Amino acid sequence: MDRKFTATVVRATGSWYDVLHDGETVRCRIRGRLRLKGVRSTNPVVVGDEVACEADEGGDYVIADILPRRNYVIRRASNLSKESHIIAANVDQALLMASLRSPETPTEFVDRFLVTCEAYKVPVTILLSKLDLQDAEAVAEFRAVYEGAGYRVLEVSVREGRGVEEVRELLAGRTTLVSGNSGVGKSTLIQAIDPSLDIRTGEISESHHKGRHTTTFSTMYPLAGGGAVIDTPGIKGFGLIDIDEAELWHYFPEMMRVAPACRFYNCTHTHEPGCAVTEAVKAGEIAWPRYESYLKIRDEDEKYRK
Ligand SMILES: Nc1nc2c(ncn2[C@@H]2O[C@H](COP(=O)(O)OP(=O)(O)OP(=O)(O)O)[C@@H](O)[C@H]2O)c(=O)[nH]1
Ligand SMILES: [Zn+2]
Repeated sequence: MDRKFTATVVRATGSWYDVLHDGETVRCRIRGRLRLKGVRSTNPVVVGDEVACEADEGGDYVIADILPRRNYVIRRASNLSKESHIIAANVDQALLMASLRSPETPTEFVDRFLVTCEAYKVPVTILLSKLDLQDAEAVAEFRAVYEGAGYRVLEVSVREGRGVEEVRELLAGRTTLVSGNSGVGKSTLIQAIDPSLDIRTGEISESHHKGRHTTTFSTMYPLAGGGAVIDTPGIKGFGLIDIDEAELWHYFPEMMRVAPACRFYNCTHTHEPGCAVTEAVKAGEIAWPRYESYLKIRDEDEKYRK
């Protein structure tokens, strides 16, 4: 390994980082001053980052600098925090995994994630997981809401081998962030996409009786067919950050489509006369659960603003 090289961060734990350079993985720490760069972020270096590394006097590798990010996906570190947590950087697309039950993904989680992808211009596909456990009517309803908004919705059951090939095609040759709440089946799906990977999933290990494994660090896995996936730990909430209240509706594509017809240019789409958005909701052209999410996010996030 050279003394200085650039590499891609493939695993980030906060205290050490694995970076990939020329097919070789090197464990690094980060140079202290880099922490200051991301003042408002709990994690200065994230999976997907392109970094400049060098060997220090002792022969250990350190990340000395982060190259400019093409994009990133970010959330509020915790509910009342002003700090942010960057989930991944330099991604081509996101795959939002959601399950209608076992476990249920809250609608608000889905909508907050979608808003973030819109705001940071990351193309996103929704993937309904564990189809073998779902109620067909609930699935149809979900599809109607999100396809109506303009999103692509895939259905997958790894247990039954349904939909896996479609996801494999979607991921080929691209860097994809896979996100979703804990237990929706992220690790299981990635393992099914590329069986040559060694990802530990939530199956209880019979021989070791160690209990359920949960993903604790974000990790990027290069795929055999080209491209890479970033498996992230399941997250409970998805707080928005750096999104202005007045701009929130820009990130609901179905609201963006009708809002030019609102009477007032600064319409908030809540109470104004001549609001094309509320009209579309009444007419059933915008799904009520999506509009409800808009109102809820507006209300809740107001509390957290400076
Ligand atoms: N019935 C059913 N179970 C599934 C399916 N996919 C995954 N599971 C199970 O769901 C549980 C959780 O799967 P994981 O892949 O660990 O979920 P995860 O989203 O990576 O979870 P975290 O690491 O906690 O974020 C495991 O017991 C899997 O076997 C599926 O298609 N059908
Ligand atoms: Zn309006």
